[in-house]
Amino acid sequence: MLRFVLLAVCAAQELHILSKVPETVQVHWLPGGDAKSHPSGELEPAGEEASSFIINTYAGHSFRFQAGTLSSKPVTHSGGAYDLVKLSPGAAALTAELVTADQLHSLVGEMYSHCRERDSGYIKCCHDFLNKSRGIPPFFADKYMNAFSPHRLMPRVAGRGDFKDSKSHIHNLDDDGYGGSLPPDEMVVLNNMPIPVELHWAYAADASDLASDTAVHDTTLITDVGSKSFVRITGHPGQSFLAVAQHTRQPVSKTALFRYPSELFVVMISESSSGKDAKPDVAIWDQDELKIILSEFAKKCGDRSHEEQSFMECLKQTSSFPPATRLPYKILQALTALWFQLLWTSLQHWRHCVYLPDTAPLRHITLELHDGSGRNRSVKAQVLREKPFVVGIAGFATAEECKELITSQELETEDLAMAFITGGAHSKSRRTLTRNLYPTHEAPGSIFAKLYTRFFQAARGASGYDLWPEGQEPVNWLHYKPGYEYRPHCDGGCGYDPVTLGARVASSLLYCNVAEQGGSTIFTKDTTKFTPAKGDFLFFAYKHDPDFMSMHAACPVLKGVKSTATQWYREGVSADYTWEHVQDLGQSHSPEL
Ligand SMILES: O=C(O)CCC(=O)C(=O)O
Ligand SMILES: [Fe+2]
Repeated sequence: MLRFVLLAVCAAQELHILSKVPETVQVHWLPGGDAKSHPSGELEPAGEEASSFIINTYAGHSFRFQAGTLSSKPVTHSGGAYDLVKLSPGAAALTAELVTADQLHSLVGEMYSHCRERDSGYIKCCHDFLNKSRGIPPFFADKYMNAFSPHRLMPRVAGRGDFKDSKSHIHNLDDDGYGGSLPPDEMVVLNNMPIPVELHWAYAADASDLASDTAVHDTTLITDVGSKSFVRITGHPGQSFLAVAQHTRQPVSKTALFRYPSELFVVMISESSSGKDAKPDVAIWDQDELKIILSEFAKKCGDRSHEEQSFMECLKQTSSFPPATRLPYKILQALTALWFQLLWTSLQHWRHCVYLPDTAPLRHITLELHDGSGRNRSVKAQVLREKPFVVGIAGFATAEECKELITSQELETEDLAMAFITGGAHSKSRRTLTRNLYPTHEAPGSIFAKLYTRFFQAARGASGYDLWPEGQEPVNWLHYKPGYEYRPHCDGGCGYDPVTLGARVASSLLYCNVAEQGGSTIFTKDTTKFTPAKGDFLFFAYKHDPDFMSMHAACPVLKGVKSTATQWYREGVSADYTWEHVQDLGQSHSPEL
């Protein structure tokens, strides 16, 4: 409910559809993968001109198109302001070509380079360019020219500083609402060369071809970066940048070109080890890589992690970014301490995730669970905390059952979308790939239906709450890559005693892939910690939780990947009064709000 309503009140993205199909095309929204579809509109048959249609939608939403018996593959909105789908008829299926907002953005950059020298006929040149290259009609072209115009997208300098001043604030620490800090959406360019560097925006660079440097058509100078100093740049995802070392004035093909993926991103430019005239060395870290590197350094200081000052001293001494060891010591220390705090929420969070052991069970309980072949089996569950209740069940599902779930629901990574919040920005606290799974669309004997029944059996057995499948929220599948995490949050009525009827009262997680390192689930108000094995299940209740004890987090994955299926449980919902009828937005203390 929470996330659904949240999306529903936020600004939508548009999906533009152009059809060359000479028949009526039905548009189907696929809220639950291909298993369930809602009709969302109809395109007229194309005549001489393509027919067009606009859908207001949200990042990560998928659609399929149908003309008579011909159907297309699903396409998923990328999250930018506008995505374009081009439909054409094929022999056995409709072809749906997705041109994402990122690609439209590059195209407008190329258009601008092509047309900007014209004194007259500039707009006609732009329209012709977009029409000839991608068949875009003028009314869509105007939207793209406006939204993606180089002027509007010019990256900005958000701050600067110099290596001597180790106290200079590279970033401000933003509070995440729970006393932790969130990394900013910024690129930091550190110039470790003995000479200044020019930083250019390569707005017409083809982002898919950065390796060759030849894709750069046009650049605009953003700023100079003095020797031994840095700039912070606020840019847009997908933009390309060019660093030109000034003394040699290397031709463009010899300088460093890189792409800003979004979020915290660090670029370090150093003199090449093969001599002054060679192309500078460029080291790049995105926030996931930095988070993992910093944790490796921090492990050497784990036994001091109960005491902030002593730990930070140790961390500063032990850290050595391999290509950055030529950085002045002071700035290296300052950066390490700052990035550690930004990327690890807090020292306490790192300690809980990486250094503290799992919680030993307080006692065991026995639960009766369906074994999938019509019988019940008794399973032993570990009680990890009494109040509010946390219980773990080892081997809840077999590896085969997990595999079957992933295959049958098409949960291979490439079919998932990044978790989004307002306006298509990635949610910072929830850094995962995600998709909702709808058990009501399942045949009774399917693996998902079996596991779903088992979830509720376990939840009732463990909590004694009145929890039944009818009217509940969909299952939320989460996939974590290295560095991904879900920062401290409450799923529902944290701080209530008790929650109102119909609100979430408990959650469970089935872990179908587990990280080789990291990826534990922790409860942040005490030291409760569960590091899962494949097929394990964790259930926790929060109907009575005045002290926020059910606040929890998925620790960053440090190695490997992790996938979980989350069920949020509500009491008092039914087929007639579903979770969608419950207005409980105000009950949440989630940072997502
Ligand atoms: O993946 C995890 O460990 C936690 C997931 C979670 O907190 C959620 O889905 O609400
Ligand atoms: Fe959660």
